[in-house]
Amino acid sequence: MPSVSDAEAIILNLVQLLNNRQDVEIIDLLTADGRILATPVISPLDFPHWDNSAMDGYAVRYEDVQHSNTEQPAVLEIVEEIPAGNQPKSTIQLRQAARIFTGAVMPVGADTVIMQEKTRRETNRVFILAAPTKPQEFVRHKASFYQAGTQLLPAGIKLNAQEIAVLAAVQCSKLNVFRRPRVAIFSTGDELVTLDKPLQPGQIVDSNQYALAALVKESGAEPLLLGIVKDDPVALKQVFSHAIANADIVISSGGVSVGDYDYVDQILKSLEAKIHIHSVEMRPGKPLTVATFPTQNSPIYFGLPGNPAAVLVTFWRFVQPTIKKLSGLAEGWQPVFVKARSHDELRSDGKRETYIWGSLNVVDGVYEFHKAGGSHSSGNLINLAQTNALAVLPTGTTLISPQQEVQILQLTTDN
Ligand SMILES: Nc1nc2c(c(=O)[nH]1)N[C@H]1C(S)=C(S)[C@@H](COP(=O)(O)OP(=O)(O)OC[C@H]3O[C@@H](n4cnc5c(N)ncnc54)[C@H](O)[C@@H]3O)O[C@H]1N2
Ligand code: MOO
Ligand SMILES: [Mg+2]
Repeated sequence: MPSVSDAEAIILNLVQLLNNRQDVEIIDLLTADGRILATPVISPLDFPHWDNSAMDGYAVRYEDVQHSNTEQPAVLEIVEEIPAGNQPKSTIQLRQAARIFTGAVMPVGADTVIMQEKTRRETNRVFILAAPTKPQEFVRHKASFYQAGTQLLPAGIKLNAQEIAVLAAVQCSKLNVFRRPRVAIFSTGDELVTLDKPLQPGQIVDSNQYALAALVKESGAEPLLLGIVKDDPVALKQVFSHAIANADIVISSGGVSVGDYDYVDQILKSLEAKIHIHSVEMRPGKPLTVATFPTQNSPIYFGLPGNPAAVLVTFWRFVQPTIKKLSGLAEGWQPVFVKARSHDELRSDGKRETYIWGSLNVVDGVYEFHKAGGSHSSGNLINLAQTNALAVLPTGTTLISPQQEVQILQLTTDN
C-alpha cells in the first residue's frame, strides 16, 4: 500500500496539462477573475505613459530650488497650470514653474515637483520654502514601472483583481484563458436517493454528489453531474463509458472497497483500465482507487471511498491538486501545509497517516488548530461543517498533546 506522499507523486505524474492552443477560450476581461491566463500578455504601452507628477504642487527646475529654504526661498514665476488630462503648452525656463496636479503630464524643462505644502503662493509667483531632497523628486518617469514590448504577465497565472486591473490598464478587453477542466461525477450505491425523495428504510441522500460538485467548482473546474448509479455492473459500465468520453477527470464515490456490491474494480478491469492505485496508507480514505484508460487523452479516474468524510479528505489531498495542475496553473497547485499549535489532544492508531478535521485560527499571531467536536467516524459528515483544516498525523504518530506542534493541510481553494 503506497504512502500518501507516494500516492500523490503517482497521481500528479499522470496529469496531462491542458494544451495552450487547443484548450483555450477567448473571454471578456469582466468575466476573467479566477481564470488562468493561457497566453503571455505584452503591452505596447509604457507605464507611466509619460513623465507625470506624483504630487499636487509645482513643476520646477531642480537647479532653481536646490538651496531653497524658509529664510531664502527661491521665487519662481508661474507660467502655466496643468490639471491631469491636459497637455502642457509651455517649456519651463530658469526661475519659472508650472502649477501641477497629481497625475498631470510634466512640462518640458521642469524635472522636479515641489509639493504644495512646502510652498507659498502670491498671485502668479510661488515661494519654495524647502529644497527637494533629491533631483527629480515626485516625478514618476515614463516607463519606470513597465517598459512597452516586454512581458507584462506570463501564461499560467490565475487572474485576480490585481492582474485584471493591469489588463484593463493596457486595454486588453478580450484574453486567452484555459478552458475549465471538465470533471464527471457520479455516485454508486443502491441505498442512495436524490434529496427530493422521501427516505425509505435503508436509504440515504446522495450527499457526496453535492459535496463533489461544490469542491470541483471551488477548484476552478466544471462539474458534469451524472447522478446516482445502482450497484449494477451493466449500469455502471454505461456511466463509466460516458464519463470517460466526456471529461478530463472522472470521480465516483462508493463501491471501491471489498464488499460483494463494490463493483468498481470489476468494471475497471472490463474497461482494460490501468489501475495505478488501489489503496493508500491513510485514514480516512484507504480504499482510494486511481486509474487511467486505454483511450487517447484518457481522463484520470478517482474512485473515492463512499464514506462522506473520506470523499472530502481524499478530494482535498489528491483531486484538488490534480485539477489545479491540469488546469494550466504554472505553480501554486500543490496542497498548502502550515505548522500550528494544537489546542486539543489528537490521536491515531499510528498505522496510517491520519487526517483529523477541525478549524485553524490565528491566536496572538500564531496558528492554532481546534479539533472538530463530535464523532470523527469517516461516516460522519455533520461535524465537517464549519471546518477549514485537516491536522495530519504521520504514520507512526499516535498522539499529539495539547500545545504540541502539528502539521495542517489548509482547505483553502485559493492561493
Ligand atoms: N471488510 C472491509 N470493509 C471495509 C473496508 C475494508 O478495508 N475492509 N474499508 C472501509 C473503509 S476504510 C471505507 S472508506 C469504506 C469504503 O467503502 P466503498 O467505497 O465501498 O463505499 P460503499 O460501501 O459504497 O459506501 C460506504 C459508506 O458510505 C456511504 N455512501 C456511499 N455513497 C454515498 C453518497 N453518495 N453519499 C452519502 N453517503 C454515501 C454508504 O452508505 C456507506 O455507509 O469501506 C469500509 N469497509
Ligand atoms: O478510508 Mo475509510 O477510513 O472509512 O474512509
Ligand atoms: Mg463498500
